[in-house]
Amino acid sequence: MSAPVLVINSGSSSIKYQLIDGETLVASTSGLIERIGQSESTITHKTGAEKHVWNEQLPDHAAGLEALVTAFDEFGTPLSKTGLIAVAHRVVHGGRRFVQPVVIDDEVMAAIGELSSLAPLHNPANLEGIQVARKLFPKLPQVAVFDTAFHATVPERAHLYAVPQDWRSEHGVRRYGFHGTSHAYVSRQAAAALGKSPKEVNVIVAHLGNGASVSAVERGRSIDTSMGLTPLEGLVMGTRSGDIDPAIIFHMHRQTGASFADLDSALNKESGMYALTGQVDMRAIEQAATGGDRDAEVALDVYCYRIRKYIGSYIAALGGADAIAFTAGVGENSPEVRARVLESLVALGVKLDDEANEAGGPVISTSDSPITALVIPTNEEGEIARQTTTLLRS
Ligand SMILES: Nc1ncnc2c1ncn2[C@@H]1O[C@H](COP(=O)(O)OP(=O)(O)O)[C@@H](O)[C@H]1O
Ligand SMILES: CC(=O)OP(=O)(O)O
Ligand SMILES: [Mg+2]
Repeated sequence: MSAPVLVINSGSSSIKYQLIDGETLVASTSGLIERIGQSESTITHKTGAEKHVWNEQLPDHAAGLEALVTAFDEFGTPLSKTGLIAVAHRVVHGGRRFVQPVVIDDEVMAAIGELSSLAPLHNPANLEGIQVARKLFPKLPQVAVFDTAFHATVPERAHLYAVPQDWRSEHGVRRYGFHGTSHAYVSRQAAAALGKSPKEVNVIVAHLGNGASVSAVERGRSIDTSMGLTPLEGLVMGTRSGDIDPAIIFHMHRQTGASFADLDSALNKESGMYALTGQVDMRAIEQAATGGDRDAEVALDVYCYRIRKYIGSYIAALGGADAIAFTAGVGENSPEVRARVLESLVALGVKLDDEANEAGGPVISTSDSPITALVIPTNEEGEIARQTTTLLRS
C-alpha cells in the first residue's frame, strides 16, 4: 500500500472502518462494530478473503476503537506497521463553514461539536470517534470529510427556505443536504457508465440506505437534494419521517403536551418505515408484503411513491436527465423497490428492463430508454480516502 488511510464512519451505536490505499482506493481490510453500549457487541473484521466475527462487551466508542486496533494486531498487519498516513473521519454536518475536507485540530473539533444540534443522530458520534482516534493515533493527521460539502453548490433557489430573515442569517437555517460523498462518487460512476465525463451529463442519484436522500447533479455539481437543514427532510427512511407538514409538530404538541425534544425523537427515531410497519429492515418489510401483510404493502407504496415524486421533480429541475442511479443498501439490493419507483416514469423517459433489474444491473433500463437507469454500489469510504489523500498532498 502506498498511502494507507484508516477511514472511520462512527455512528450512534456502530463504527464502520476500512483500511484503504489512498492512491488505488482499494480497501485491504474492512470492518463493522455493531451494538456498541449494549450487553454484547459484534465485531466483523474482513481482510482479504478472511472474515472474523466475534462478540465482545464494548461499553462505548473508546472500547470499540480499541477493539478495532486489536483486530488489526491479531488478524493481518498491526496498524502501526502499515505506514498509515492519516485517519479520516466521516462527519455528517459541516454547516456553512466546512465545504472542503479539513485537518482536525481543537478548534475544528469545537466547531463540529457546535453543529451537533443540526445532526443529533450523527455529529456527536462522529466527534466521539475523532476524540478517541486522536488519543490512539496522536502522531497522525486526523481529517474530517463532510457529508454536506458536495451540496455546497446548491443554488439559492433550492437551498433557501422562505422563513424569517433572522432564522437564516443568525441561526444557519438553510438546506445543507447529506450523503455528499456517496452522491459525488455515484454521480461520477454513472457518468463513466454512460461513457461520458461528469461535466457532460445530468444525473439523479437515489441513495437508499437506512438514511436516504435523492440528489440532482448537473454536470458534476449538486443543484438540489432532498435532505435539508438536518437529515430528517425528504424521503421516508428506516426510522425518519422525511417530509411532513411542519404544523403536525405544533398540532401534536398542543394535543398531547409532548415536549419538542420528544417530538424530535419521535420524528427521527420512531417514524418512517418503522412507524408504518413495526420494522426497519427493508428485507423483512418486503417479505411481509409478499406474505400479504397490508401495512407492509402500503408502507412500501408510500416509500416508493415519495422517491418517484422526487425523481420526477429533479428531472424538471435539471431540464432533463441522462441517468438515474440507485445506490446504498436498498437501492443496490432491492429490484422490488427499483421497479416500484420507476414503474410509472415511462412518460418521463425511463423504460425499465425487468430482467436486467432482477439481475442487478449495472444498466437496468432498455437500450431505447431516453434516460438510463443504473445500479451503482456506493463507496463512501473510498471517496473519503480519496479526498483525504488529495487534501494531504496539497
Ligand atoms: N437484499 C436486500 N433487499 C432489500 N433491502 C436490503 C437488502 N440488503 C440490504 N437492504 C437494506 O439496506 C438497508 C441498509 O442500507 P445501508 O446502506 O447499509 O444503510 P446505512 O449505511 O445507512 O446503515 C436496510 O434497510 C436493509 O434492509
Ligand atoms: C446523513 C445520514 O442520514 O446518514 P446515514 O444514512 O448514515 O444515517
Ligand atoms: Mg450509509
